Amino acid sequence: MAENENGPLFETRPVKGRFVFKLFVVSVAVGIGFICAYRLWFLPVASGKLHGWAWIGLFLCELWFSFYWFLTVICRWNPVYRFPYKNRLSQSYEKETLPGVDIFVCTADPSAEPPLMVMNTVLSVMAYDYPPEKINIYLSDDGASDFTFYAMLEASSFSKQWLPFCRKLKVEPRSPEAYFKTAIEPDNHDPVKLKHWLSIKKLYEEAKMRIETSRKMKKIPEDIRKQHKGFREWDFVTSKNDHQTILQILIDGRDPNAVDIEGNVLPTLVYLAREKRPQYHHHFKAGAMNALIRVSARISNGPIVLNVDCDMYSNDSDSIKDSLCVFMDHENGHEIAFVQYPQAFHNLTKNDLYGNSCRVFRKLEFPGFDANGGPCYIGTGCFHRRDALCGKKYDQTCKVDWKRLNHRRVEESASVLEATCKVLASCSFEQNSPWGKEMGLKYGCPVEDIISGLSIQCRGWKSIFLDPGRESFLGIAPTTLSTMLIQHKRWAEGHFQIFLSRYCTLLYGHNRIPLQLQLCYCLGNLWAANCLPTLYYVLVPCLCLLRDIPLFPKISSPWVLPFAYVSIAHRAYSLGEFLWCGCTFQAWCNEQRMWLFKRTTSYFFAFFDTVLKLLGYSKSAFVITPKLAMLNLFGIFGVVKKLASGADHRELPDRFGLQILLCLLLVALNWPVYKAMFYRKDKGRMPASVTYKSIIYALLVSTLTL
Ligand SMILES: O=c1ccn([C@@H]2O[C@H](COP(=O)(O)OP(=O)(O)O[C@H]3O[C@H](CO)[C@@H](O)[C@H](O)[C@H]3O)[C@@H](O)[C@H]2O)c(=O)[nH]1
Ligand SMILES: [Mn+2]
Repeated sequence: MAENENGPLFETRPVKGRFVFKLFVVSVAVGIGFICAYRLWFLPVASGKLHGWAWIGLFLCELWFSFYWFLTVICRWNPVYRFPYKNRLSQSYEKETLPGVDIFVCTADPSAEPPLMVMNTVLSVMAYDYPPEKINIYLSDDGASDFTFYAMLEASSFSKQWLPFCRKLKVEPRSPEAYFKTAIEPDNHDPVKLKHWLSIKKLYEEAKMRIETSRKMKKIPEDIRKQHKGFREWDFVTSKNDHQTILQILIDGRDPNAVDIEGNVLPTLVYLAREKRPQYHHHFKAGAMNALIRVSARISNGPIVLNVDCDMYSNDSDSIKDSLCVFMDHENGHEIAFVQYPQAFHNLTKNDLYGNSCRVFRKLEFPGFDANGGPCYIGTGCFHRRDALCGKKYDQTCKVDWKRLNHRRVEESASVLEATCKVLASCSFEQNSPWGKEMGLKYGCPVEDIISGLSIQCRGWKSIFLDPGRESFLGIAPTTLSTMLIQHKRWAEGHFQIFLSRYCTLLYGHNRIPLQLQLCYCLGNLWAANCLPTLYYVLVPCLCLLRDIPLFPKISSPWVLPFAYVSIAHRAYSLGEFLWCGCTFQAWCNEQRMWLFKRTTSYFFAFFDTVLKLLGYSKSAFVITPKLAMLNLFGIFGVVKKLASGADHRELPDRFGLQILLCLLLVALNWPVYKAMFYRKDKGRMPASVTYKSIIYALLVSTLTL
């Protein structure tokens, strides 16, 4: 088949209903204008210093919120969705021209990331609907665990059955665990099929059993250790932070004997635990990725690189083809450095208690980034062009001849490759080299993905966000409040660090990426900075309520209207957006609560840790306590007390209406916290010591201000 020019390989369509959105934006902007006018006009110059300062502080917060809201508007202005056409890909390119794809899976800790889960992720990416001789999988094991190595060995033998099974039955998803959890047995009209199905299921269960028992016994049985020479490497491993490079090619796709039960070629599978020594910094995931980039370049050198976290299995066997539609598009493909898929999770509770679903990111913010110049790289579910990842600048010569790219063939045997590649993953290899700076992923930032993606874009490349209906990758979201808050602390800290560094998008991105994209990046980079105005808004109006200082217009004054309109419209819009993205009302309420928790804890600690580090002080500890929640409750008690004492009965609700409402709202948001403190008896109960401490703290603050 000759190259056929029947249209682009992917299409771009704007999100509908943007006119209404723009109208809404204008109305809120007018409301904000009125609020500013009120703040300036009624500045309480005569009624005491404290009142004046509280007022100015509140005004500054409102200015900040308006600016941040403006950023969210920029991000939502013109979102676009992309639609790849897989069938046109096969019409435009012969099978031989399709590029090789190197798939990097990262794991770091066999107890937090069980080997069985890693095996499932690896099997799901081995089973992509793509010529298997063009797929190469590299597992990076920063935990240097022989259990993980053993799980890879099981994966390599089970794949011989699993891949033909997936092809024949068009299995979806292709992670065996996820598939067998939900799949229904085929009915017995077709006994051959049923028998096949049951036998595969049994094989999987057996492999799972072996892996799990070896974990339980904390030892890999001797007869299994004899099966592969690779296990002998662990004789030299002292700890996960002090060992030589372990590199084992478990399946060599070029080997004529490496075939599945139907005689088809198998994808190459490589296990790598890069060298670790206490005297060298290993740079976490970025270090692992850079070692993988170098090793894979020697072994298979696929022009396309897919990166997934080990907890994120492929849920759609067509993703490689979908993303190639972007890279190989005749018009625009050559300028695309990476194709990012959304993060989605398979372990969310119905109403998403901890606000992890990321659906608004997925449906609006990423498409908004995309329209403004390209999504950021979020570390998983991302297809890269190898050259761009390695530091190449974009220019017109980047138009590749895919046919020529596939010409190169490695001649050395697997054992020679194993021996010669080890040095590429050694600690000293990167010394005095551009790796971690101009080449590969950048070091030194807790969100290595964001900063690396940004610098790729600043080298002139574009990126694309793909979300073709079905979730392409499914991972595991944090399952407790504290892990969620800690994860967000790390993210907020990394982002804020970028903002305060020379990579601040507004400076570094200037003249390199569009202004809208710089502002989109600020949305995340300034997460941490939100904590101060939020804390102020949560605390000061409640405290002022206890001290009889009014900070908002009277309920009977017309000035209350802009305040009411902006706050109600803003929240109503957020609810509408949430429902439009397919979430429930309850999930929105949970998200609001998490939003407050994140801003007053994770972002707060992230903010101070970043600033302290910048000033050269060491780390502070991360503690989360529900003190603030108590303060809001006290504010309300104060009001009730005043009402009860009967002094200025009628005037109080009018003068302090908005402040009381704000406090009530915060109390409502914090409801589950009070429940955990005073009411719950199960294991979700707050420890008594925490409860007492926060009561004392809140009492102290409120009496000090009285
Ligand atoms: O020394 C390390 C530490 C971590 N990892 C791997 O990195 C991935 C992400 O780590 P995790 O602890 O799960 O962090 P998350 O906060 O869940 O990760 C999100 O945020 C990270 C930082 O932005 C991104 O790198 C991830 O892709 C993204 O899923 C996992 O596969 C780990 O196995 C390593 O390979 N080596
Ligand atoms: Mn993770």
